[in-house]
Amino acid sequence: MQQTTIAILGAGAWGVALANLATANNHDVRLWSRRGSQTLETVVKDAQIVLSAISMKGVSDVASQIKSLPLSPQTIFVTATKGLDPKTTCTPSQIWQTVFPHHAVVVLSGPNLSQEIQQSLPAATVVASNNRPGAEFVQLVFSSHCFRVYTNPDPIGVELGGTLKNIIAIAAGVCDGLHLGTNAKAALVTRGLTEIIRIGKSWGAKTETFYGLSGLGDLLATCNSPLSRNYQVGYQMAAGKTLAEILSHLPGTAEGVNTCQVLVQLAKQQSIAVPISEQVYRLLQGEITPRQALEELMLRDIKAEYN
Ligand SMILES: NC(=O)C1=CN([C@@H]2O[C@H](COP(=O)(O)OP(=O)(O)OC[C@H]3O[C@@H](n4cnc5c(N)ncnc54)[C@H](O)[C@@H]3O)[C@@H](O)[C@H]2O)C=CC1
Ligand SMILES: O=C(CO)COP(=O)(O)O
Repeated sequence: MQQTTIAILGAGAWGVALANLATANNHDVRLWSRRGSQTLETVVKDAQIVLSAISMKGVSDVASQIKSLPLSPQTIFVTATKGLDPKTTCTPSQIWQTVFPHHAVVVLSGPNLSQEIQQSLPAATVVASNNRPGAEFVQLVFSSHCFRVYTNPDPIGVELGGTLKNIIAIAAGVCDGLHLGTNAKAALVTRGLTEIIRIGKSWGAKTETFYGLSGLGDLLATCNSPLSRNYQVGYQMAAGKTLAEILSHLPGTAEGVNTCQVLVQLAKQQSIAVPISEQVYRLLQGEITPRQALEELMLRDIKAEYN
């Protein structure tokens, strides 16, 4: 394909890994970081793709800064952030689409631990959009012999799969940290998927999306890898460390911590049952110990597997 000009916003672990993938495909890549020397204006000027790999806490602010800059109407926005905005409870793609209603917005999400991608190990991801040509263009830009990109027409499902699994990854870290065994882990991750689907369906996502790369796939990756920062949060809490201690040494962002707060509040307002997320929330708040969280989950009323 022809060389594409891509502005990548956020020079953290994921932004750099995505920039390297695009550079390896011979695209013209400009990386922006809030601490870098280049202005946002210079970086997004004439960009065909603006890809955001900024932590959730910075998305809204950076999107509004770009709003006042000159952009081609054809510019495609790609969001690779996995989180929920604490102020508005919106997903990153909802923020980008609200600020840029006439542009294509594509969600990029999948089982993509950045350290493995940096080593050129094989991986697959999903690009999802209501704008099919936009998603297909992004698919071409990033596909390579080590990065297989699938399209999907359910952006909210793909985005929620990547976002909500971070909460389950914290729980999985606790499970491994407490040495609860393989049966417990399988039960936790499977019931975690049921919880994600329950929320996703009620927020307009398709069930089948969560059985794909951005739901089950990302659960398998992050619930089983010490490379996952969210998993590390849970694992280290099980070892008795406080959340503050863990976060002060964590390399990069564990979005599940903020996502869990936003989700539990929303689920309460909307009467959606989120038993695992609720225990993760109480644990992160310091209200209960990892063992108490486990007991709460095991002692819930017995019920049918599916309602
Ligand atoms: N690292 C990974 O393996 C993957 C990460 N993600 C997601 O990508 C996002 C970024 O993750 P990482 O790169 O790992 O985190 P990171 O902590 O390494 O980097 C975060 C980036 O966001 C920027 N940022 C933070 N607050 C900002 C603000 N207020 N204004 C402007 N920029 C701000 C930081 O300067 C940094 O460049 C997260 O939502 C994460 O869930 C998704 C897939 C894989
Ligand atoms: O989303 C990820 C892999 O798909 C990265 O997981 P962590 O943010 O937990 O490191």
